[in-house]
Amino acid sequence: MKTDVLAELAATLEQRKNASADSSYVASLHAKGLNKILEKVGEESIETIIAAKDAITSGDKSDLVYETADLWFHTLVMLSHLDLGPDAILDELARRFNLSGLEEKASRDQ
Ligand SMILES: N=c1c2ncn([C@@H]3O[C@H](COP(=O)(O)OP(=O)(O)OP(=O)(O)O)[C@@H](O)[C@H]3O)c2ncn1[C@@H]1O[C@H](COP(=O)(O)O)[C@@H](O)[C@H]1O
Repeated sequence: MKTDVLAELAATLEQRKNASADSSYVASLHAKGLNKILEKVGEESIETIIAAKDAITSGDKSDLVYETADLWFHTLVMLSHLDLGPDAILDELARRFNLSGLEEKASRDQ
């Protein structure tokens, strides 16, 4: 699992909070504010849904990968704008996974 990419991208996104909006797409999103970032998350969500449906009919999943990357990227910008990073989400997923792991173990042990 390439979580180091997430960590490095998150570090770059933090740096962009103080960058010039003229030279950085991420800085330009921060400058436009949370509503613009949420608008992008919404747009990318819809594009991801369309790509998933198209993947079924065409059998080609490349657009789905591309649009999901756009969606993940914009959610990372949203989290960064609110002073959160991917670790918060990974910790929550790990917590849920560990909980379900414990439940599975308990049902096996019964
Ligand atoms: N991973 C990404 C990334 N994914 C998508 N995008 C941008 O997200 C935008 C999404 O596509 P759209 O067609 O919706 O965007 P648009 O028409 O330019 O935007 P709007 O005017 O509609 O808001 C494109 O401009 C993409 O270039 C990204 N821009 C930056 N990154 C990463 O963020 C880092 C910092 O980027 P900068 O802030 O540009 O230096 C880079 O090093 C990259 O690693």
